[in-house]
Amino acid sequence: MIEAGVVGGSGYTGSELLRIILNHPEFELKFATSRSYSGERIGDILPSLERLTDQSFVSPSKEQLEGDLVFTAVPHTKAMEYVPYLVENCSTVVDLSADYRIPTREFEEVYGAQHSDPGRECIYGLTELNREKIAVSSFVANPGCFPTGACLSVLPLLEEDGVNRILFDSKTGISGAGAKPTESTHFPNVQEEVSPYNVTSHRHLSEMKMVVGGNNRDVYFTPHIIPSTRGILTTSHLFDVSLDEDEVFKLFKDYYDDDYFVRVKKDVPKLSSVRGSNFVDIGGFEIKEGRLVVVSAIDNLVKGAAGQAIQNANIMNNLDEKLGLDYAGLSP
Ligand SMILES: NC(=O)C1=CN([C@@H]2O[C@H](COP(=O)(O)OP(=O)(O)OC[C@H]3O[C@@H](n4cnc5c(N)ncnc54)[C@H](OP(=O)(O)O)[C@@H]3O)[C@@H](O)[C@H]2O)C=CC1
Ligand SMILES: CC(=O)N[C@@H](CCC(=O)OP(=O)(O)O)C(=O)O
Repeated sequence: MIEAGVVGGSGYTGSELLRIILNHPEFELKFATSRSYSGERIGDILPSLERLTDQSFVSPSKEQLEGDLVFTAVPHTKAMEYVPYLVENCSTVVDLSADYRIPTREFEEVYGAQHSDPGRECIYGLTELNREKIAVSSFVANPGCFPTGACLSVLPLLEEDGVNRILFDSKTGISGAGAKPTESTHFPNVQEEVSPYNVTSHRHLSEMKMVVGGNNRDVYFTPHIIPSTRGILTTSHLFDVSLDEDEVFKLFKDYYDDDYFVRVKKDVPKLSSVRGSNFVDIGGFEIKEGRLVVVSAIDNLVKGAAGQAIQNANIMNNLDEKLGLDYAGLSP
């Protein structure tokens, strides 16, 4: 068995990691940290995990951080406090924060913070894009939730003529904001609303540009919060596309032929089909007057975070990438 630890185990992505690890046939939970709940039983703090483990949260002090495989699921700018030690002392590390996803200088600009571990070598963990590199890496930076759904909805098109402008319009559930409530996630402020935010300058835009913005392609992104707990639905608009709808559909089918977790269908995807699962559903594929519309749906906490992190960890450990993840979403 591979001993797996989670730094930041009491948060939304951390508890999702625990849910998956505790059902994983090859991983065994070694530790989960929480500063607030150190010493308290995991099942008391996260009642959904009662019976699955008798372990308690530990503090994130170095002597506790032992394991073959460690996930960091702490806020951005905090993972860099743990990663150098973990990479030195554990065989494989997957960071769910933004700290290592984009080049250091860009990170400092976008996140407005100085990086204490600049230039560390790592692989960007968009599994379907970088599977071979992930397989030989010991440190992976798991992608952001929005970039995961958005980039997967256009990857097959990047070599095609005319794909010079891409607009991602995303609707996200509130768990994307983490477990701590804020003014913008307070129930009366989100219920029966659709609220755009950071409409031209969300920090995930730089990550999207890094993945799909080659060849001076223009990339635009506007996120909206919707009154839903999980899920991100992204409507991607591509302009000046010269293919027809059947050609686009075939391109996607062929591109993702070997990618178990990507389901390509002509229907427009639904959040309820992916909720709680590691699948990304991609569909739509309508073209009018040169504008192609592709829609993707993911669960932000699974394919957008913990699920993809486990998928990457499986690959890094030479395991079938489906292990611990091969189940349907909670539909309806
Ligand atoms: N929510 C989402 O949909 C997604 C989130 N992410 C990223 O994953 C990371 C975690 O997000 P999320 O789970 O939503 O966040 P939460 O706020 O829900 O959880 C944060 C966790 O980190 C711990 N923590 C906070 N500060 C520190 C610190 N300085 N040192 C050690 N532990 C700390 C918290 O516990 P305690 O304070 O008790 O120690 C808690 O367990 C973030 O970087 C986020 O950007 C990525 C993709 C999607
Ligand atoms: C609803 C909400 O607030 N969503 C978050 C999602 C980002 C996130 O989780 O951050 P990383 O994926 O970069 O770690 C946001 O827009 O900032």
